[in-house]
Amino acid sequence: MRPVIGVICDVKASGGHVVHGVTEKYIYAVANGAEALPVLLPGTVSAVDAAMKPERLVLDEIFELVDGIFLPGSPSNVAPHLYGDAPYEPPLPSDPHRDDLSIPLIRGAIERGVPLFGVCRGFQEMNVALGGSLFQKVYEQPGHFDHREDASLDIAGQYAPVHDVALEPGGLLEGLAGAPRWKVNSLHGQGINQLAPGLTVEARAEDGLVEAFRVTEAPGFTLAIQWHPEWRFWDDRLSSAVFAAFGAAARLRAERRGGRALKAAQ
Ligand SMILES: N[C@@H](CCC(=O)NCCCC(=O)O)C(=O)O
Repeated sequence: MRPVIGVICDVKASGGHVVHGVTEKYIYAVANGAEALPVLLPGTVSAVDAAMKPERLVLDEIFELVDGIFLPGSPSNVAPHLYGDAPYEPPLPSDPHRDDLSIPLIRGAIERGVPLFGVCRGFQEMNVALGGSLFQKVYEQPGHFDHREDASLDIAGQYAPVHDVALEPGGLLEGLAGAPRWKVNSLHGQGINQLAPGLTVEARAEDGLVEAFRVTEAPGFTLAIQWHPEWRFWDDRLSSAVFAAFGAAARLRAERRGGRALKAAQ
């Protein structure tokens, strides 16, 4: 039986309503790359109707249900006040209702030894949740490249590999890749400024920007990647290996706690 992986939703306004959703490529990679059952986790329910009271999922209930947590990428940014920075004027795109759940969810997963995997925004929110900070505009930082996609290209062009990362010797990614370098795609305006305490760098871009890390003392799989391994993961050996390793960690947790929580509840 497949392990259950919770996938955190973006919270967006659409046509006068509020929508909690995840881009399909992430759901597909969890289902087929990690071979898990994806379960979408809504962010905080906002008061779109004055009669509704804000409501957030309860962490203990989530961790009874899931064997792993996946944090997908998103065009939105982690709120700067969460790492002690002031917002830009006009403000950059944000998603406070996702932040409301993702930050405690990340800390809760690590405390409980639940496998955790973050991509792009998920990578950035893991660093912030653990006490690190972000550059709000990497492309304005002296000495750094512009890591944003070329918006004039079609989607396949935007997600094509564009730069190398150096994989840390002895790290998880170097072991999975069986190589010291890998060519990756790049679609982010923000990036790590201060790396949070307790994280070990797994990969760096040629300008020195941290592109992947793991939580050093975490008992299980706890990885974050700035690029997009979910994009056509089956075409890339390292992307396939990363999702397979995440799924294997979630499966191990499911076995250790006696099978799928959904089945036990029947
Ligand atoms: N807003 C942040 C996060 C970048 C990110 O997650 N991009 C993904 C966009 C669409 C997707 O493929 O899901 C930044 O710009 O740094």
